[in-house]
Amino acid sequence: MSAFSLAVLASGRGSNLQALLDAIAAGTLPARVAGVFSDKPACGAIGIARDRGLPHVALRPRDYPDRDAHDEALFDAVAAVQPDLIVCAGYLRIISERTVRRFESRMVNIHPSLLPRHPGLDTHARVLAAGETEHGASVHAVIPALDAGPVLAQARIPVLPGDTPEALAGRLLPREHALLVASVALLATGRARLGAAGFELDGHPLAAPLSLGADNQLHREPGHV
Ligand SMILES: Nc1nc2c(c(=O)[nH]1)N[C@@H](CN(C=O)c1ccc(C(=O)N[C@@H](CCC(=O)O)C(=O)O)cc1)CN2
Ligand SMILES: NCC(=O)N[C@@H]1O[C@H](COP(=O)([O-])[O-])[C@@H](O)[C@H]1O
Repeated sequence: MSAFSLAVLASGRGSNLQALLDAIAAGTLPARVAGVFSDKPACGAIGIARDRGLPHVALRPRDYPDRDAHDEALFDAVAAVQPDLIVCAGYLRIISERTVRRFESRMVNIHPSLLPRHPGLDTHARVLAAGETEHGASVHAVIPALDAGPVLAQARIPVLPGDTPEALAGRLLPREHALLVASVALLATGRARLGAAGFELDGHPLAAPLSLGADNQLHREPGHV
């Protein structure tokens, strides 16, 4: 049986992609990366794919008449690798409703905030501006509404006195990597499933997001069976 296949979408340096590749190489993630896709041909994630000999497609939005046309072209390339799961790992485009519906229940995103707080961009600065004492990351299902899909798992970090957005982002990133790997592993093994009603874990509806422990494993929140 072929390994659980991932299509990874990214717009940036690709450290989350690298974390997935490292976990696959270490044998802790039973999956394979079938392709890397981007809106930015020169981004780090495409460089990683090229250097690793992975299939990759990068299409610039400015080469298309509108968002739908760009989405359709890029996600036709995604569909061609027949992924079991699409992972948005720093993909900085809002995906059209038509495309989200095309891959219903097969697309997740890692977002640098404790959703539902702070959907969108610039989350680290927004957490500081709000005077919050806790920050984190969320792995959630992609639905047409931005960063509003059901959440599978979250990782939390404290906000420290004097934190800058850059310091906060730097402390959060390794926790994002562990969160993404553990979340994708649950989906790859079939322990977690995403359906129209949200996530199920071990055959039961997930009542609350799982929490990433210091052991880099995902745990149910206390009080939630
Ligand atoms: N329909 C959806 N598309 C995407 C989702 C989602 O939940 N539903 N998650 C995002 C990832 N994301 C935050 O995690 C995010 C990506 C992009 C933007 C955004 O405002 N993009 C702008 C362009 C910004 C830029 O180019 O710098 C845009 O598309 O106009 C916000 C949040 C992936 N897509
Ligand atoms: N709204 C989406 C968003 O901001 N995603 C964030 O982009 C970064 C990508 O880093 P990477 O390219 O090193 O994986 C990650 O921090 C991810 O949470």
